[in-house]
Amino acid sequence: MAQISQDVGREIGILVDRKGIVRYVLCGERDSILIPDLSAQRRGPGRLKGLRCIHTHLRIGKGLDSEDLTDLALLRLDSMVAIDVENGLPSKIHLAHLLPPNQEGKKWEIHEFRDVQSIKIPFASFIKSLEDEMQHAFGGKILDGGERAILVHASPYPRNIRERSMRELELLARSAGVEVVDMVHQRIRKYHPGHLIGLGKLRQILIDGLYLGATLVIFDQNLTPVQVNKISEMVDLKVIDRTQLILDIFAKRARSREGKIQVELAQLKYLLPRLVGKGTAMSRLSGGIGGRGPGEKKLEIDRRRVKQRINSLEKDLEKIAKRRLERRKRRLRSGKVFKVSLVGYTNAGKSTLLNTLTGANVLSEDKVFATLDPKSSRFFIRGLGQDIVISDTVGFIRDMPEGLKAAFKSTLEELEDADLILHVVDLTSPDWQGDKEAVEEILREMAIDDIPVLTCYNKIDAVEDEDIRRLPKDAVTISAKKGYGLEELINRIFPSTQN
Ligand SMILES: Nc1nc2c(ncn2[C@@H]2O[C@H](COP(=O)(O)OP(=O)(O)OP(=O)(O)O)[C@@H](O)[C@H]2O)c(=O)[nH]1
Ligand SMILES: [Mg+2]
Repeated sequence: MAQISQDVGREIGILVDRKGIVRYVLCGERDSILIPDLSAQRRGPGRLKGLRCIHTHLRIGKGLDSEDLTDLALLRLDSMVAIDVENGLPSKIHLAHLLPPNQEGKKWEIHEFRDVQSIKIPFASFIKSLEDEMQHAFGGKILDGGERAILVHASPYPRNIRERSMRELELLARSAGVEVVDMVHQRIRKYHPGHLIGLGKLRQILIDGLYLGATLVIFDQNLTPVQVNKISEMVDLKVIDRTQLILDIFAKRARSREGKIQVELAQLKYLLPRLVGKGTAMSRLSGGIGGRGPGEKKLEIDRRRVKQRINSLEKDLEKIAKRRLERRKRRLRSGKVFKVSLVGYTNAGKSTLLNTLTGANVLSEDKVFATLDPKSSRFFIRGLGQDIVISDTVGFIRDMPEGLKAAFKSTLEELEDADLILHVVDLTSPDWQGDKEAVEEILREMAIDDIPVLTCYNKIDAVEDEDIRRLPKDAVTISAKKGYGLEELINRIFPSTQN
């Protein structure tokens, strides 16, 4: 390699697997070398790539440069080795490998050797024990197969807005069953067309995340197909954006046939513009977290087949919509259990309210709440001679991407059967009016305006009295957590059952 390098005046490199087989041969420039896209071979947290990069340096004395070390860390290579070339012969050797998490926060270790003969590392067993240590450091978290994510927000907005958005993304991530290992928000003036934020900063964020055992990076900003591809090539992490995360949550929650179709439709539409180029790009894009997307196998289909599938799903939806309309027309409300559906912005306290209400103690004896089916969050209220079923729903969020709205609404299909919609507003949210409007907007779009809505203002235990006084006089104010105002709430629900 030293000889060839000298002859062609370029850096030459090889990627070698653990069996010692050369998997790639690379030819670089005079002063740099480019590692090909290895994103198809991802090996998970605590695991290294199974490939070491050995390459020549014509400009000697520089040792391993920052590009070399960045590649080592971002691609999780087994090691990065540079051979100084002097007069066509190998001289000094530099070897770097990653480190398991440690107290000093040191990410890699560099060794130098006088010549090839003095390298005495039994490589296979060395890498094996390094990997074992890394897996041990992340404990059982790795073995349970869960995803660990770094969240990244980059925008020109002021700090408070960035932080709010970040918190919302964190809630979304948790709701998708993802553990958040790091969150970074960055103020930028302009979005970079290739990788959203500056390369230096991005690399730093990703290296830090990998060090913490991340398996996934989630961007709060929606990425273009180009950005997803570029960033995926750069780092040994799954790369997804906010839209994909939301799609994932919907995929998990959709129960009805319509809901499932809507979600698949939204996923395919999201995917279509991203199905360009080589095969590896497709598997990389395979619907988000933990394979709840359209699935690896289906992704091997081409654009034409995706379009066909979209068409057929859309036809199915039309049929379902027609049938549902008829069903609703025929629906008889009398004699049935009175149904209340909780809606509200995400984190408003819907589930807490449900739990508190079923805690029985808050109400007098004749209004006992009993769990009907805890799995589906349905509860049963016996009181005033009337049975009530209350159900929880998926939280609303702002800036719902257009393509997702239909999917989102279909996860709320049970609202259509509700006799009363109970809208929970979180008064501690910095922009609760905005949250409230976002929810009302979606409700309007759902064309269920014949169902009465009762709004209740939650978390009064955590806001100033002044804020409460500013609400309309007849507003229902509660604290789902402390149990304040629930009697009044129930009284306001019950009159609507007396018809
Ligand atoms: N201080 C205070 N906190 C509350 C109250 N009600 C709920 N919370 C808190 O608000 C957070 C969100 O509550 P959840 O009940 O999970 O909210 P949710 O509307 O079901 O949220 P999603 O299901 O994510 O849409 C939790 O940390 C609750 O403890 C309240 O009355 N007062
Ligand atoms: Mg909830």
